[in-house]
Amino acid sequence: MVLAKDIQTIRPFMGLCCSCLPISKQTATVDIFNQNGLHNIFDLKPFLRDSGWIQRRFPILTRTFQMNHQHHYPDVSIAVFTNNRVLEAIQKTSVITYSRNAGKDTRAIQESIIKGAKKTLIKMKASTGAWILRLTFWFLHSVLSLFLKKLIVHRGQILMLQEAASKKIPVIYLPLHRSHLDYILISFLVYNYNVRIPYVAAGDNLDIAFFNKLLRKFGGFFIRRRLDKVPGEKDIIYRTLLHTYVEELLKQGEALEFFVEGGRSRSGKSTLPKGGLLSVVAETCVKGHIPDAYIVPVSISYDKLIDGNFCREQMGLPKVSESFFRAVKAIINVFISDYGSVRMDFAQPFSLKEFLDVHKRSDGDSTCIDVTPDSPPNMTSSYPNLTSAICASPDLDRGIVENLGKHIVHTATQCTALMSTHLVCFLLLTKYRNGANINELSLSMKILVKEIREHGRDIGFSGDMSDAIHNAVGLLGSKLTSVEMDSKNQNILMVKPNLNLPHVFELAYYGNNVISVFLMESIVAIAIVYVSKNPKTKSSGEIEVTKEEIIETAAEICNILSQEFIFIPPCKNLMEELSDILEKLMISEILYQDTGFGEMLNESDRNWSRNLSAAVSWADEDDEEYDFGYEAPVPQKFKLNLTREDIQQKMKFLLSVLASCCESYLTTAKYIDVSLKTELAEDDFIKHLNHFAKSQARGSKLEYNESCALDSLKVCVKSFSKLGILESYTAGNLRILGLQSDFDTKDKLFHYIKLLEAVTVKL
Ligand SMILES: O=P(O)(O)OC[C@H](O)CO
Repeated sequence: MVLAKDIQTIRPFMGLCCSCLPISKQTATVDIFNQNGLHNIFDLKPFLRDSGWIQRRFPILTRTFQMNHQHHYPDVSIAVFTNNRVLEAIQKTSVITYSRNAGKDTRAIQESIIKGAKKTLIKMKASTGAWILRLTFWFLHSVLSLFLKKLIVHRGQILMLQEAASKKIPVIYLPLHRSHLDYILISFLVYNYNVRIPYVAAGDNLDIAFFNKLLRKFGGFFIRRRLDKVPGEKDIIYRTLLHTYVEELLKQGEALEFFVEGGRSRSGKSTLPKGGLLSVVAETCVKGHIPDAYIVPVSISYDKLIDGNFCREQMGLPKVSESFFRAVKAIINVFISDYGSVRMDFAQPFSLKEFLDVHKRSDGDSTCIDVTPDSPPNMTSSYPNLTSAICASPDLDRGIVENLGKHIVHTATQCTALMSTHLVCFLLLTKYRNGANINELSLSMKILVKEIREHGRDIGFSGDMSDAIHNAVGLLGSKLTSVEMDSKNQNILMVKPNLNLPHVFELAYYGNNVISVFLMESIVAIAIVYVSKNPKTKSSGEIEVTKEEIIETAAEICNILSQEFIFIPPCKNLMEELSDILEKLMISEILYQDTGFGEMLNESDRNWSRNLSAAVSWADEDDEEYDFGYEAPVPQKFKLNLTREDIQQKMKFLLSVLASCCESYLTTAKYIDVSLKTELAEDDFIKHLNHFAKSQARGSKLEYNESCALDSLKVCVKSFSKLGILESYTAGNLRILGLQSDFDTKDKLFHYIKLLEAVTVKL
C-alpha cells in the first residue's frame, strides 16, 4: 500500500471499494496501483508496433482483426418462454381476459395472448454474435474517433475489471446516465479489452429505425419507459417477461448494464437511484440462481455533451422525442462540431453477495418489498420503479436494494473525473459571475485542481491551465461564454459567462459536476453561518455557537436536500461524517474561541489546553467512585472568524457551492407560502412555479438565474412533500398536491426559508 500512497500524491486512485466491503476491497493489489497510467483507446500505436506497412495504413481494421473474442452470446428466448413464471402469467392473463370477454373461445384467447407475448419478447431482446460484434466495433471505432479527441481510461481500473470478468459470475455495469452515447461506450470499451460485453437495458424511446438494430447488435435490449400500457392496470405478462429475461441472462453468466438513475441527468448532478432492475439482480442472487455477481459503478465524463443540452426542458418545454431523422441530424451535427474528450472511470467491482450479507446484518428495520398486484402505480416518474413492479421475492429487503442503489450512485459520483469544461463553468458561476481575466482564472483553476486532488478526486485533462481554459471556452462556444479584451489591461483576455436564460442552464450543467467534491464542507459552512448569525443585525460571526448546534443544523440541511444529493454512502453515519468535516474546517481556524481578550487561541495555547484537558480527564481513571461527582462538560463555544481575508474567501466559496441549489428551494418555499391556497395537479403547480421563477429571473430578482431550472424545482417540490410541508395523493391519472393541514406547517416552512437564506447572507 505504500506504493498506492506515493501515487496518491500524483493522481488519486478513484473508485476503490468502501470499507463496508472488506473482502471485495482486498482484490485491489499493488499491481493495480502500479498500473496508474491513463490510456487513450483511440491511440493504436502500441498495437501496431510489429505490424507491416499495409496494416499501419488501416489501423482500425488491423486492431479489429487482432481481437480474439471467444465469447458466445446465448439466445435465452426459449428458456424465458418455458419458464414457469411466464407460463403462469400467460395463464393468469388468459383467465382475466376471458372473464372480460365471456362467451369467446378460450383457446383463441390463449393463443392470441401467447402470440402477443412472443412478439413482446422478440421486440425486447438483444441479438448479438461474434462477427456482428467485430463489425460493430470497427464501425464505432471509425466513427467515434472522428468526433472525439480521446477516449481515456485508467489502466488500473481496467485491470480490476478484467480480473472480475474472468470469474464465472455475472458482471453488472451501473453507469451514471449522462448521454445516449453511454449505451455504446461501455460495450465498446470492454470489447476493446477483450472482456465480455454486457446486455444493456435501453429505454424503448431509443427503439428507432436503424439505431435499434445497432444497439441490439451491441447487446441492447429494450424496456418500456412505462411498464403498463393501460395506467393503473398491471401488464403481468410484460413484467414477467422482463424479469425472466434478465434472470435467464444472469443464470447464463452474462454481463448486464442498466442505468440506476433512470433517465439522463438534466442538471449534471447525479440523481437518486430507482430500485428497478437492481432488485431483479439482487433477488436472483438471494434466491441462489446465481452464486454471486460483481457490481461495477461507472462514471463517464464528457468534455461536451454530444446529445446537445437540456435547456429546452429546463425552460419548461416538453422533451422532443427521439426519431430516426432527429438522430441523423444529430449525427451530422456531431461531425461538424468539436466534442473534446471523454473519460471513463470504473469503480472497483464488489461482490453483491458480500453487500447483501453485510447490509442484511446491519439493516434490521428494512421492510419487505411490496409485491401486491394492487399497489398504486408510480405516476410521477416516467421510469418504472421496478422494485415493486417486477420483483417478487419476499426474501429481499426493500431497504437493502435502496441502500445498494445509493451506494452505487455515491461511489460512481465520487469516481467521476472532472473535465476542463466542468471546472471553468464552476468557477464562472461561483466566483466570477461578472467574468475574469485569463490570469485570474488560471490561478483559480490551479488552486481548484489542487483542492480536488486533495479530496481524492481526479481531473480528466492535463497540461497548462490556460491551455485547458482556452480549450474549455472553445468547446463551450460563444453562446455560453464571451471572450473579450480586459478593459483594464488590453493585453489580457477576459472570459465572461452568459447568465441569461436559457444558456445559464447549460453552464450550470457542467459546473454542477464539481459540487460533489465540496458538498459536505459546503453544508457545514452553511450551518456555521446560520447558527452564528445575529438575528437583529443579521451579520455573521457575532454569536457564540457550539459544535453540537452546527452539526445539528448541518444534519437538518442534509435532510432538506435529501432528494437532491446522496451525502454519504448508506453504511456511514451522517453525524459522524459531519463532525469530521467540522473538525477539518476548524483546523483552518474558521472558528475560534473568544478568550475575552480579543485574541484567538494560537497553536501553543491550543496544545496547552489540550494537555490540560487530557491531564484532568477522568476518562482514564480506574476508580469508578470518581464518577459520582461527574458533571457533563459544558459545551465549548466558538465564534466565526471572519477577520482573516483567507477565511472569508473560503467561507464565501463554500457558500457559493450550494447557493443556486438553495435558491431553488427558497423560491419554491416562498411560492408555496404565497400561492398554494387550494389543491391542484402537481404538474400544474410545477409549471406555475417554473413560470414564476423564470419571471423572477427576468426581473433580476434572483441571484442565480440557473436556480429556476424546471428539473431543480421538481426536486424541490418532492423534497417539501417528504418534509411534510406538502401532501400529495393520486386521483385517477393525476397527482394532486396541497399544503399539509398540520397546524405548524407554516412555521416549519418559515423555518426552512430562514435556513435557506443563510447562503445568501453577506459575509
Ligand atoms: O434521458 P431520457 O429521459 O431521454 O432517457 C434516456 C434513456 O437513455 C432512454 O432510454
